Amino acid sequence: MPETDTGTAAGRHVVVLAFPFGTHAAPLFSITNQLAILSPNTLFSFLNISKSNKSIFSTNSNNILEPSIKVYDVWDGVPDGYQFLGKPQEDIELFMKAAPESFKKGIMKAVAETGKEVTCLVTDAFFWFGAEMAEEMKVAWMAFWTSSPVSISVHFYTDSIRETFGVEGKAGENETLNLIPGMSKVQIRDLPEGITFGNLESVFSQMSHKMGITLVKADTVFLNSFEELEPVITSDLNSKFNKFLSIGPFNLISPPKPTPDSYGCLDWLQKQRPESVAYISFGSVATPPPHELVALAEALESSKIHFIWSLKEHLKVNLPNGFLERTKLNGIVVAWTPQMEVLANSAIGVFITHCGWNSVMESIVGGVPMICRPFFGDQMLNGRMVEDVWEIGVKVESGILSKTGVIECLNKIFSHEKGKKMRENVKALKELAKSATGPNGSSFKNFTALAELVTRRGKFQPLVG
Ligand SMILES: O=c1ccn([C@@H]2O[C@H](COP(=O)(O)OP(=O)(O)O[C@H]3O[C@H](CO)[C@@H](O)[C@H](O)[C@H]3O)[C@@H](O)[C@H]2O)c(=O)[nH]1
Repeated sequence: MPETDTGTAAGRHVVVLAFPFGTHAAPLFSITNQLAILSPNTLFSFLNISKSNKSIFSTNSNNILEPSIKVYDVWDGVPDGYQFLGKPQEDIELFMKAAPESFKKGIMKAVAETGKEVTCLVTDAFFWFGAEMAEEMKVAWMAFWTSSPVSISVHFYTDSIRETFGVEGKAGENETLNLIPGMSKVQIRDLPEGITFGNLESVFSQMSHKMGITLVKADTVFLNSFEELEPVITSDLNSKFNKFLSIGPFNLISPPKPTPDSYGCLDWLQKQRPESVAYISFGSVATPPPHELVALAEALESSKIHFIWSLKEHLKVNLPNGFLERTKLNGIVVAWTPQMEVLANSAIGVFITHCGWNSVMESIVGGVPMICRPFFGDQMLNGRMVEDVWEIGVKVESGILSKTGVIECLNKIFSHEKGKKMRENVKALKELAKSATGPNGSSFKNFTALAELVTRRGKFQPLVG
């Protein structure tokens, strides 16, 4: 076994463990990259399953790999010859069962290959076992939460919520979570499934519950948000966790290289009027059922709004007959867009979204109001904040996409006084986000602190003016 050293600057070795599903691993990789840029004398090992690593580093991606980062593939937990039974979240369940052991093996390999003992452990917050691992290795545990402050707060308070409201429909679904600081507008119905309703034994429910209990042991919990967005929740979590650092919006704190625009979305947007186009995307996991795709298509066609729709190729068969041909002068339907650049383009007037956290942050950075159709997990919570707390968007009626419902929302955004107010509100948040990530802004300072905590070196330079 190669010799290892721990004390010297050159001996620093930060191990990063990624959760390979949804949009978790890619943002953690961007942060790792940014930390590596700031600390040239520290080695980073990024551990993730092969499939997710491949997608992060695909030829199409804009990810650059700093020379001080080594990427390792760990086992995905799927035994050889395993026949999938088609259970929901089966791949996640298999992965999580194997994760503590596969990551341990991965860490041993990284230590052996680099000759450097681990000096800090950074993990997706879902990995509650990070606390034990870090304790064994006698290093700090830094936990990265990929979603919003409101959702981590809900996981932190799960036991209190269950005690107060009971489980399985004991509380009315429109009762509000007054007991939690900053959540007076949040209702029971907005909670992710597996807290008071749904399958409390599911892999996600168990994982999130354990995480909520264990995160107090983390040296630092950090996330993609900025303090000014949710000051009450932030201040509450500051008092609960050892350190709670909002370091976002990521796309301002660590601006990525432009994503390849394979379908010419940005050129198309150049020809559109300011704030006139609807951008539609439901992220990387959620898929609206076929009848909702039809309803949305009918609403777009009938309202004559110009649009860019990010829709996976195999889902196009669900669109109404002749829709693509009839609307080709008004819109484009493409399999993938450079979303951050699209939302930052002045032609975009509204974002029809599932309220995944990255999308919400990118919409705020673009100063674009939202029409929300949340599906699962944190998305209802995020949608509630968008509509009722920040007042920068509107949820579709009854929570599903209907032709009249979407048209009504479009009218609200584009023609009503309320829509004008939402646009002003989101632009004000955009300015707050810019200040937070600018010199001496809260996120700027927090990222500097994170870089110092993880690597104990490096000065963070402002990236936005
Ligand atoms: O055509 C597209 C579509 C999406 N994106 C990007 O994909 C990401 C999507 O992320 P997000 O909005 O967070 O949605 P999901 O991929 O669905 O994210 C999962 O992970 C999030 C973070 O934990 C949760 O908030 C969501 O509920 C969960 O579904 C964003 O960065 C987008 O910019 C593109 O670049 N082009």
